[in-house]
Amino acid sequence: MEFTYEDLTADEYHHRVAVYQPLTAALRELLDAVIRTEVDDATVHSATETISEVTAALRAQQIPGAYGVRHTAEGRGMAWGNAVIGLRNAIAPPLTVVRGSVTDPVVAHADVELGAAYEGPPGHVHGGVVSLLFDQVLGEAASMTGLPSYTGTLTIRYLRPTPLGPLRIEAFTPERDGRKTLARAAMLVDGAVTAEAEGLFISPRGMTPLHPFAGESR
Ligand SMILES: CCCCCCCC/C=C\CCCCCCCC(=O)SCCNC(=O)CCNC(=O)[C@H](O)C(C)(C)COP(=O)(O)OP(=O)(O)OC[C@H]1O[C@@H](n2cnc3c(N)ncnc32)[C@H](O)[C@@H]1OP(=O)(O)O
Repeated sequence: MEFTYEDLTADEYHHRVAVYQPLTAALRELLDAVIRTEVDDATVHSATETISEVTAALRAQQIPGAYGVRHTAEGRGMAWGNAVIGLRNAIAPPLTVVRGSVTDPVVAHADVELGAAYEGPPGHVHGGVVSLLFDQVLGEAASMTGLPSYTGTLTIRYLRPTPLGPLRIEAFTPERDGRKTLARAAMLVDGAVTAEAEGLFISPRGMTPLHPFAGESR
């Protein structure tokens, strides 16, 4: 599992953000519109054709596989295909994880608004999506020292259904022991906890430390 170095100037990085962020935002709108539309069949057929044309245009030049986890010389993370935070991934809500310091009581948090695309129980967030969001925030909190850490175990306690709409995740790292970090998190809606998570995150043997994380993920 190798990270990819992208030789980009800050200007080139910002240019790419400016190009791709609106594309992904437009696709997220499309996902929501497809779920909620009530237009007639002819309009749906015509939309299907238009979407196929757009897909063909974008496929004219493609990389062979997944995007990878890239970073620039300045230490900017470009996990743009990531399922939770990916700037170029419309499946990602996207979540922006705000990282503080490893000594803060809440080491990382994220505010996000989940719409119709994340539904499980009627009007509520899918349990797998709850787990997905926790996995990312806990993983980033555990990796904040600069040593990337991956999920060894993850336990979720679903206390009550989480309604679709705005929610917050707060993560803590109560114990660090060499390559192992115990991480905990809470999901909050209007200040009330709907789910709790605990996981052991492990940095694989021989992993090279990256630039210590601070600020926001992307
Ligand atoms: C310059 C800036 C650049 C920025 C670029 C961006 C970088 C972003 C980087 C970072 C962000 C991170 C974002 C997180 C993403 C979300 C999280 C995920 O989705 S992660 C995917 C799902 N998880 C996996 O796929 C793991 C698969 N498993 C493995 O790879 C290995 O099993 C691994 C690493 C977990 C352990 O492998 P070993 O070979 O290191 O393990 P051994 O040396 O045998 O054990 C070490 C200690 O850990 C315990 N251990 C091992 N596996 C365990 C497990 N599964 N559960 C509990 N304990 C375990 C062992 O008992 C041992 O403990 P004792 O030292 O004896 O006390």
